[in-house]
Amino acid sequence: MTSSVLEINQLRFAWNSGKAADSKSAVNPELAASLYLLDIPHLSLARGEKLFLRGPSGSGKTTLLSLIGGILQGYQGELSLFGQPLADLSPSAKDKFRADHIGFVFQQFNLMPWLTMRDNVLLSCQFSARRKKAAIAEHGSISQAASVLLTGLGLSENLHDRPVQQLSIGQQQRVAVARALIGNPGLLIADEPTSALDHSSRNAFMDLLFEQCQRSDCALMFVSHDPSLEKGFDRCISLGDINKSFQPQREII
Ligand SMILES: Nc1ncnc2c1ncn2[C@@H]1O[C@H](COP(=O)(O)OP(=O)(O)OP(=O)(O)O)[C@@H](O)[C@H]1O
Repeated sequence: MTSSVLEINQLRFAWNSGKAADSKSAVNPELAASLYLLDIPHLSLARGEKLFLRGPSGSGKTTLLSLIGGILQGYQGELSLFGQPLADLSPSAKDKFRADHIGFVFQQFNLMPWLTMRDNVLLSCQFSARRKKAAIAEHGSISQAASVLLTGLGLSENLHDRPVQQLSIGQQQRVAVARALIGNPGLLIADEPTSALDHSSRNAFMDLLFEQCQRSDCALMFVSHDPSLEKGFDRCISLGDINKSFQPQREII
């Protein structure tokens, strides 16, 4: 199996004007470049690597993560995960591939408020037989795998069967990480996951995130505005360094 988690080559994406950008590129390559939100000659991520990606608001960080996650279509160029070109997968195969290989932690966590901590974590195993199998192989049962992760993230056993709507923001954040990591997905994508935390909770959260990724040899693609979080990453890059269409003050494309 390839040791590369992510391979991007000559990736181009425009939200509304992809066709306009294409037609103008033949006539005026510079104008075309300004119409694309993303024009990335190359980006890769190795197995277990921790990458910090920063960039100003509106520069396209979330768009890039959505492309990598196979949530957005309509790009040009090569985008492969674990050696698999995403363009070769049907929509349903892409959904399965995403559930099997990628864990997401979003700004708003996207937890099911009425479900317990444990049941939120187990959702990942409902969507992926591969991750369910991996969790059982490692811990004997998916419930035990969820308990081990939640406890490892500092959430004591007596909380595991409590609905997440009764939890603090910091506790919910850790549930989101456990849900993303159960069954060893290989890539964790985190989009501004610390935005709701205070300074000391943020540091503790980052330590736990690194520890959990290391334990499961999971690559981490972490997006944030906040350069104070860069410590501990293997590589820190700005979207402006890799995106030829980067415009710091970009508004609507
Ligand atoms: N669904 C959409 N349709 C059209 N344009 C969009 C859509 N989503 C985002 N955009 C535009 O794409 C650009 C980049 O947005 P994106 O959310 O990727 O930036 P970001 O760097 O993640 O910003 P932030 O740090 O504020 O979350 C913005 O100009 C935004 O208006």
